[in-house]
Amino acid sequence: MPAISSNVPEPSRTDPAVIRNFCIIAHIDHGKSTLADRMLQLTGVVEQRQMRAQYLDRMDIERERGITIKSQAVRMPWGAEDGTPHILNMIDTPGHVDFTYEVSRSLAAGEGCILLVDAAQGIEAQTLANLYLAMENDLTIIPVLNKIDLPAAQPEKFAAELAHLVGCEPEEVLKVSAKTGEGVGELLDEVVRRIPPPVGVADAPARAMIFDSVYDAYRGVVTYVKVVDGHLGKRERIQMMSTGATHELLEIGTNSPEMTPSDGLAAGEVGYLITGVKDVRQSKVGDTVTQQKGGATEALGGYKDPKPMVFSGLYPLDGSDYPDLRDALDKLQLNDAALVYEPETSAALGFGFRVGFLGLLHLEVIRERLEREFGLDLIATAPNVVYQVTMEDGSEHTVTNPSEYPTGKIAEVREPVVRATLIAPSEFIGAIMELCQTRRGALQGMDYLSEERVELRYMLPLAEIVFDFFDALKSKTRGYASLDYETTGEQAADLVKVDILLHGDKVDAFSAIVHKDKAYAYGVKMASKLRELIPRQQFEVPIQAAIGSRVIARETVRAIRKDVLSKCYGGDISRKRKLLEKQKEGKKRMKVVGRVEVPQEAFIAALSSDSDGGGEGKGKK
Ligand SMILES: Nc1nc2c(ncn2[C@@H]2O[C@H](COP(=O)(O)OP(=O)(O)OP(=O)(O)O)[C@@H](O)[C@H]2O)c(=O)[nH]1
Repeated sequence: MPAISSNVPEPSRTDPAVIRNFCIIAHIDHGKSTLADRMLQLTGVVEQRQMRAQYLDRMDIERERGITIKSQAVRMPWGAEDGTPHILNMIDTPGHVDFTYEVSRSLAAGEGCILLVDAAQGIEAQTLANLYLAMENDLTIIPVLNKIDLPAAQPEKFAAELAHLVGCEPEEVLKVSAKTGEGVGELLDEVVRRIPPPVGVADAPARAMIFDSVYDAYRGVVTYVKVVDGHLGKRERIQMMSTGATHELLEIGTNSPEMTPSDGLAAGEVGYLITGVKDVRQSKVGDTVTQQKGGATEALGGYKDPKPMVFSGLYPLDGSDYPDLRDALDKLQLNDAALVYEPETSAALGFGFRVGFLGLLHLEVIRERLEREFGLDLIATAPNVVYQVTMEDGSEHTVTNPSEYPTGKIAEVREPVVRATLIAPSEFIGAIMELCQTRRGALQGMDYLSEERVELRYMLPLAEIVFDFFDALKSKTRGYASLDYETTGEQAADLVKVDILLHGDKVDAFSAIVHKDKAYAYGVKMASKLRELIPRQQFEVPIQAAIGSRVIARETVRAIRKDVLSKCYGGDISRKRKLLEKQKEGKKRMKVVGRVEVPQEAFIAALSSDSDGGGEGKGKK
């Protein structure tokens, strides 16, 4: 039985040899928050009576106060079996597939990780992808099965699966119940035993890696760092190495679990910094912090600027909400360095913004926050990826909006590709392969995790995932498959731009860049959809889909003469006036494309129904 840790005094001068930095990799609902709570309780950081469910995950308070006060790293004292006081730093990883880079930085802040898997479910694709990231970072991995108290738990079966993945013996897989606390003390002992202490040069110029930065309405940006070399002290002037910007350290300290200011952080330690900056883009994840005077000359490796991969046009349903939408985006950007946007106008949808996201889930989260927290009603255009176009004259174009696709002689178009990991029961292999095939996927490898579960690895164009991929995967595998992906680069592809024309005028919101083989299907589908949605006009309206000047599909809305007064024979002038007023009202909501009047609802319906709208990120597991 481990020593009762709350009685263990913390060492006064932190010797890196007693520090253990780790994070927990787990799939949603596998019990990460519950385990973290149990650890806080067991190490005495949170007293039993203060203990409230899910201390780390304080979303309620966040919501109430409208600020983010998540603990990205918590320091816990732990007396190992021999009684030596140790310091355990538990680092939170964002559980969000689009933030692979952020995950990789929080992993890089530690020397080890706990791979936590539900003993009744087994490992999921997202966890597997993060496990690979941990392996790439050379972390020590402690495989742990949780929820062994559940009657449905199959610890033996899944221990074999985890052992196979991690490359250890099934007996080395720990078994815990975060709920009852069984095995959690032993797990902390194993953290001390198996995970190596941090190595750094104590007397070198300071180098600290930023693994998270969070905006707090009261305190400005709180930056979480791991000090790799040297020492950062209170009131010191620091420098961000990627930009050269300097700031004064207003406060430095650790979380246990509340923010606790200290005199400084030494090599191996994990904690937070406050400099008073108001925007997370001034404190970038992956950047290296050093002293302004006599600081380090070489940054720690691995810094990357966040790069938006998926773009979508966001428009307020009610045009007068445009300033509110701009304010809301400004606010969200304070806490989200990856969010980019610029104003855009569309003939069909009015004034809005073209917004860049890290991926589909990021898009989904932002859209939901805009609607829920800021009360905005939005219409989003179909998400598209970023294309690189090389013209025959050698000029290069980056296309984030299909309606800005260059005209002229194109030599090559390149699109982003992702490395996707799928896990499913083996009976669905055929269905998954078929789906990936139709999405231009290339199989990279396949492994049996156990007799009945298989992992498939595919290279897929990102553009093929941003449409209804998740939904298709779920329905083909009855919800059993899980998926994760990371972008890996780009490839040349046979892509064309399809325009939709109403009475000869392009409707910008419907232009799409699609693979040549799918252009015809897209054109036919959009044209027939619009034919149903567009009301008859006083003249015939052709709806065409075209690649350049070549029409590939055509539908027609037949003409009528809409006479609202036709029913009003007799001389009731007031009734006539009423009808004419009503017709005028209706016209206000009409958008005019060339000569054609289209109700805005028709555009919205065409954009958001079935597979052409956003929202495919939902249900991703
Ligand atoms: N029976 C049992 N249930 C558990 C155990 N650990 C967690 N749970 C339950 O599993 C559910 C998910 O646990 P969380 O700790 O919220 O899981 P999480 O991975 O943090 O989930 P997110 O916060 O959504 O990412 C909760 O209902 C917990 O009460 C366990 O050891 N045994």
